[in-house]
Amino acid sequence: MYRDLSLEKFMQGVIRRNPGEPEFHQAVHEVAESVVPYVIQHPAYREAGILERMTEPDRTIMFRVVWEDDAGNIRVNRGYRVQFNNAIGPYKGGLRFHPSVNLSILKFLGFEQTFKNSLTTLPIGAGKGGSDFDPKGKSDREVMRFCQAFMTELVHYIGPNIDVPAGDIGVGAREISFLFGQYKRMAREFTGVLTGKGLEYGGSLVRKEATGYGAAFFLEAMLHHRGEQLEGKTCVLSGSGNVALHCAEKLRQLGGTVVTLSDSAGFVYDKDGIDEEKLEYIKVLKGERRGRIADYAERYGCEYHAGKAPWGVACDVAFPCATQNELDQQDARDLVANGCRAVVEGANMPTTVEGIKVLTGNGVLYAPGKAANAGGVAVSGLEMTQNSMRLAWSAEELEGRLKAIMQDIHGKCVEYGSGDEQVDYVKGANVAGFRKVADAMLAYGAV
Ligand SMILES: NC(=O)C1=CN([C@@H]2O[C@H](COP(=O)(O)OP(=O)(O)OC[C@H]3O[C@@H](n4cnc5c(N)ncnc54)[C@H](OP(=O)(O)O)[C@@H]3O)[C@@H](O)[C@H]2O)C=CC1
Ligand SMILES: O=C(O)CCC(=O)C(=O)O
Repeated sequence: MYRDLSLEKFMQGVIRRNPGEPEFHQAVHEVAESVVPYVIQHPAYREAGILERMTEPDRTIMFRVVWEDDAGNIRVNRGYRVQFNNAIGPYKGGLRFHPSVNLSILKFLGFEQTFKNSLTTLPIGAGKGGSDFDPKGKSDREVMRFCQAFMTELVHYIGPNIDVPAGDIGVGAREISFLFGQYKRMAREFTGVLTGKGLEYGGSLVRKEATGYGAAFFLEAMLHHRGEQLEGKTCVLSGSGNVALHCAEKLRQLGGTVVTLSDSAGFVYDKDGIDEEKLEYIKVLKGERRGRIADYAERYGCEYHAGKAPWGVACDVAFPCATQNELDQQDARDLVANGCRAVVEGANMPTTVEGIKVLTGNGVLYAPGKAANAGGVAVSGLEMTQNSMRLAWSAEELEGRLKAIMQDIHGKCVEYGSGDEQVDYVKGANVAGFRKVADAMLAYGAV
C-alpha cells in the first residue's frame, strides 16, 4: 500500500485529510522532507505506514467552556486537547490560551511535540491543548473562573499516567495553579497531573527557567561543536514571556549580550545590553503587572519600535521566542545581511519555510524548536519523575540534568544530521526524534 511513498504524494494525503489547516501542513512538511527519504530506505517503517500513522492524532477532544465575567455576563469559549501520540509515554505538552488558538495550530504543536519529546530521551508521549480564551485584560478572578470551567471538562481526559498538560503561551504559574486546584477538587486526589506547578505543591525547581536556559545551552553546544565560544556574542531575542526572559538570563550568564526583547506590540532595542536588574524589572512588568514592553523603553531610555519585530538589528545570534511564523523570508535576509551566524528557535515553528531556506542557504546555523526548546518539556518530565518518587531534587541537580539533555539532543542532531558541510539540524532532529517513536509503534504491531 505504501510502496510508492514520495514526499509529494504523502503531503497530498495529509492536505486532503486535514483541509484548511496550514500550520499543521507546514509542520508535517518540514518533518516529511527529511523523514520520507529515511523511511524509503527503511522498508519496515514504510510497510507499516508509520509516518502516515504519526500524522494522525490518536484523538482530538473539543469542548465548550462557559464562564462568567466580572460584569456577570456569560462567556463561551472553545477548549481543546489533541492527544497526538502515546507510543513512548503518557501524552505530554502544553496548554495555550490565546485568541488565535484553533485546531490547525494545536495539531502542529502536538505533532512537533512528538519528535521533541522523543529527543529528550524521557518516556513522554505528545499532546497539546488550549483555548481561544484571551487572558489579556482579564482580572485574576475571571482567569480563575475560566480555568475552573476549562478543567471541569478536561479532567475527564487526563491523569498522571494518561495525559499530563503544562503551560504554553498565556498559561503560566497563575493559570496552572487554578487548573491544578480544580483538578484536585474534582478528581479527589493529589497527583502530578500537570507540570509547571508551584514549588509548594509538587512543582520542580528549574521548570520555569528550563525552556529558555535549554535554548541557551543548545547554542553553546552548537558553537562548541564549531570551536567557538558564546562569550561576547550579541543576541537578538523576540518575546518577553517565559521562554524569552529565561533565555536572556542564561545567555547573559554565559557571557552573551542581549539587546532586544519584544511583545505583540513592538520591540525594545537596548544597545547597552539587558542586564540582571533590567531583566528583573521585566519579569515583574510582564509576569505580575501584566504590562507592555514599551514601559521598559520609557524606564531605561532606550529605543522602542512599535509594530515591528527585532530582526533588522545587527547581531551574532537570533532567538525567536514569541510565536509561530514570526520570522519570514525578508527577516531572514535582514539577519543574513547584518551578520547573524546562528538562529536558535525558542518558540515553536517561528521561522517560515522560506525563511529557513534563506538562513540555511547562507550558511547560518539553524536550530529548529523541536531540538532547541526541548528543555522545557524535559524538565517537565523530570517534574513527573520527582512527583512519582515523592521527592524534590535541588536546582543544581536539575540544571545539570537539563544541560546534559540539551547536549545529548545536540549530539543526536550531529549524529543524524551530519552531511558534507555543516550539520543539518533539521534533518538530525527529525530523524532522531522519529526513530524512537517509530520503533515503539512497530513493536506494538499495526493497531
Ligand atoms: N513555556 C514553555 O515551556 C515552552 C514554550 N514554547 C514556545 O515558546 C513560545 C513562547 O512561549 P512562552 O514564553 O511560554 O509564552 P508567554 O505567554 O510567556 O510569552 C509569549 C510572548 O510572545 C509574545 N507573543 C505572543 N503571540 C504573539 C504574536 N502573535 N506576535 C508577537 N508576539 C507574540 C507575547 O507578547 P504579548 O504579551 O503581547 O502577547 C509574549 O511576549 C511559544 O511558541 C511556545 O509554544 C516552547 C517550548 C516550551
Ligand atoms: O512542559 C510541557 O509539558 C510542555 C512544553 C511545551 O508545550 C512545548 O515544549 O512546546
